[in-house]
Amino acid sequence: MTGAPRTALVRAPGPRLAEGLVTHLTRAPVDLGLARAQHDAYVAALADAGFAIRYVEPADDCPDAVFVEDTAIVSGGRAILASPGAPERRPEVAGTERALRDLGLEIHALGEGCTLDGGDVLLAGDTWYVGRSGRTDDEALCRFAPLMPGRRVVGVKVGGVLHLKTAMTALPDGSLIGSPEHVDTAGLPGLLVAPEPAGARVLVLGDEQVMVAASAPRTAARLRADGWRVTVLDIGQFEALEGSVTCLSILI
Ligand SMILES: CN(C)C(=N)NCCC[C@H](N)C(=O)O
Repeated sequence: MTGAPRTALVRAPGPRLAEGLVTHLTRAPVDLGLARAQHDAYVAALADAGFAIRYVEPADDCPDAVFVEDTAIVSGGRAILASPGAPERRPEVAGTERALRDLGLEIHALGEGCTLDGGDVLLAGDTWYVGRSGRTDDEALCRFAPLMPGRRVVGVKVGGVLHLKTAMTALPDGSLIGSPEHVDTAGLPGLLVAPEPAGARVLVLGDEQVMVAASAPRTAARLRADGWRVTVLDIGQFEALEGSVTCLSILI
């Protein structure tokens, strides 16, 4: 990446993390100490990749607050606050809003009567892909488009997983990688099929660098063979709660 250092918003795992929502997985125990260590390593990897780290204030009553990606969508100096599809996650948004205001971003809200999670919103090249999932509805998709003008917005039906970005993400060149069994590929320009489910979840760290979870070793190998610099990180405690490498930050 060139130019001014980018900022990564993160939120430390709270004391109730193990109570986080699980929708499509069988609940497994979460070790809070290990989760904290994995989160520290994640933050260190972002710092190594050149991001200035900024912690969003804690929201300790909200078990899922560490998945800060779901609370806002940021691009080009403006931020859209999410309207979380899970009611218990709605109080998480206020702290993110304060952090975004402190950074001087222009803040927009979707308004009442619709739901949208940040995990359903993917920017790839000049297109916004918005997941039509259990958490994000079509009304939000309609309201999103005028708030982020200048780019195409494409709705993508998501099935059997939590969010669009559980099933599909983008590489630094804007090409898509994912699991075709969980997204309607009809409106997509193409999709590199990830060799394993966790390989659908890639975080872009720079023009040539990505992060993938340690649970996706074949994807890491494939991406390296394709010429990308790949950072691999164990985030198993967050994966147990249907989290992934994208969910733990908002990259600005
Ligand atoms: C791309 N993904 C998956 C996310 N952005 N968020 C994961 C949130 C997980 C949380 N337990 C929940 O159910 O809300």
